Amino acid sequence: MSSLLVLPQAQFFPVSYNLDRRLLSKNSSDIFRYGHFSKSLRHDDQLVHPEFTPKHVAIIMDGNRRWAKARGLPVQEGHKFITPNLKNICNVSTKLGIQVITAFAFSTENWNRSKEEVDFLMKLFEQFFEEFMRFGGVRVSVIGGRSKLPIKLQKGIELTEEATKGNKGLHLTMALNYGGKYDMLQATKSIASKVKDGLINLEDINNKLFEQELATKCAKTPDLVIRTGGEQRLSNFLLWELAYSELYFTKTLFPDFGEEPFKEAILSFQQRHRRFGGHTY
Ligand SMILES: CC(C)=CCC/C(C)=C/CC/C(C)=C/COP(=O)(O)OP(=O)(O)O
Repeated sequence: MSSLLVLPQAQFFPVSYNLDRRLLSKNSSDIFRYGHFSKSLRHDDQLVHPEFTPKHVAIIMDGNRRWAKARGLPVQEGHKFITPNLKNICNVSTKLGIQVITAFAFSTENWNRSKEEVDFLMKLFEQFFEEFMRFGGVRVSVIGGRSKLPIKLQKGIELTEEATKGNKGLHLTMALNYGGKYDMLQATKSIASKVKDGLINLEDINNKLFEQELATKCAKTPDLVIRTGGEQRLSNFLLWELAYSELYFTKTLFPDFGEEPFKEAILSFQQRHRRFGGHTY
């Protein structure tokens, strides 16, 4: 029979702990293995359990075009939410104790969109980096092939990375002209070339060495990946890094993805049961 205990500090964490699943452990890895929180939680700041907040959240920002079309607006109007919404997400993330956000802004395949849309996006990204150069102690960096980006944007990225590199707050990584397949191919080529030059042996190749060659270096892999806009696919995002990430798909379109839907995603994460291929309860 399942027994439920409401902890005494219920005013802060009105969470039902299921004793059968041994949720009383204070060890977060135990919680990830054994349990989740009640679905009935409201998502006020203090009710998103800080101890079990994802450290790294990746976001596929999809649905801008549909948002604009539904309102009879040019598609560009939907894209304009990138700066305010990412600022908002950074602010909420900082409050919740999330340390890294990786946002998918432009894929290696997105060059296939119309020239008009691509040009607009590149200009928008320029403005984005100008704004984030001095925003809330956030450290900003970029992954992806930047040599194909307009020179002015490349400069803006460099300046922003330089200006924010000492920031100790949240780390925001923008994936721009990024593709998971491309990244794994370039890692493979780099390793093959080192073997050929006798710098490493075939036997030295392992997960750790491969990860060093990826754009992210896998310093912290995403605990949670969110895709807005209703599609349920990864579209070539962080293919290696997401191996054990929790996936969260929401129909909310990116322009509507504010604080509340973001916290819903965090709460969903807190109800997951992560096993990393280990035993089940
Ligand atoms: C927030 C903002 C201004 C972002 C820029 C607009 C943009 C290009 C968003 C796409 C983000 C992305 C790479 C989603 C993957 O879907 P996909 O559409 O590349 O792939 P799919 O065809 O599989 O859906």
